Amino acid sequence: MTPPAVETTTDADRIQALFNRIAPVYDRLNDWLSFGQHRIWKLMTVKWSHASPGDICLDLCCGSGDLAQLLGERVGQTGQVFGVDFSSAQLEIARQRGENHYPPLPIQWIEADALNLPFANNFFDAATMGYGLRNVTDIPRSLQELHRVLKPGATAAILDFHRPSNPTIQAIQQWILQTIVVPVATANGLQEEYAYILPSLEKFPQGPEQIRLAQQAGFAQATHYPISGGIMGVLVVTKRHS
Ligand SMILES: C/C(=C\Cc1cc(O)c2ccccc2c1O)CCC[C@H](C)CCC[C@H](C)CCCC(C)C
Ligand SMILES: C[S@@+](CC[C@H](N)C(=O)[O-])C[C@H]1O[C@@H](n2cnc3c(N)ncnc32)[C@H](O)[C@@H]1O
Repeated sequence: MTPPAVETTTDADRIQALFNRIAPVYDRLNDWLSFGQHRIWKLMTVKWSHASPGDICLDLCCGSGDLAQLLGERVGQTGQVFGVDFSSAQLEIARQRGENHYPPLPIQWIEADALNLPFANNFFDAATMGYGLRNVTDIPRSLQELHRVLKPGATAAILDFHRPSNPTIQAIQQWILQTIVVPVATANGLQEEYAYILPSLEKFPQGPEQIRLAQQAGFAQATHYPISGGIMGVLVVTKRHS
């Protein structure tokens, strides 16, 4: 007799389902919870990626597409941006965002896994990744994939939460996550989804460790910049010139 099929839910399936569930409120909550600051952090990320007019750029784990849109504005009509995410619900919001833009921005939305990118080696002039690295199930693999698809000499800027070295700021960050973020999310029916941020941050490699992982993935240069008192950070990595 054939045994019944066993359904296995992986960590990646759970992450994908989480981001599908929060898609309808994701942008609004980011604006509220960060008092609009996330827009500034994303502008800094685009600037540090060195994306320029005419470039072909990647926004990895693009979610609802705001960073990809900033990249699109930067590269202009002669450039091209690929926004990649594995959450179909987030990509649907990203597509709708694009429809409101005139002239249309040169962005293609691609549903794909950051751990197995559907691009040739040495394809991109620059890349960004906002709040993606902490959420992938295999950080070394995602850095290797990013390294593979960048052209020699190209830079990527990776924005994410960070644990501040100052204990007072760290306590304030934890307080904000537990006392503001989770209750606001609970009011939107998404308690468990936002409660996940703090433990994911506690497990996330900090600046020096991120630099080491980037070097192991093959990047010639890697620098981590703590921002906003160290509650966020941007890892800037550059592939060796050929
Ligand atoms: C940009 C924000 C969240 C992005 C985000 C990332 C994730 O990985 C998630 C995972 C699961 C669910 C949701 C998300 C998600 O939304 C918002 C960040 C807000 C900060 C928590 C709070 C920012 C506080 C301030 C700007 C105040 C700074 C004071 C400091 C002591 C200097
Ligand atoms: C916190 S959101 C960030 C969205 C957006 N980049 C931003 O800055 O607001 C993280 C995104 O990473 C995506 N993600 C996580 N793991 C992924 C993977 N292995 N492949 C593709 N996307 C992934 C999720 O679907 C989600 O949209």
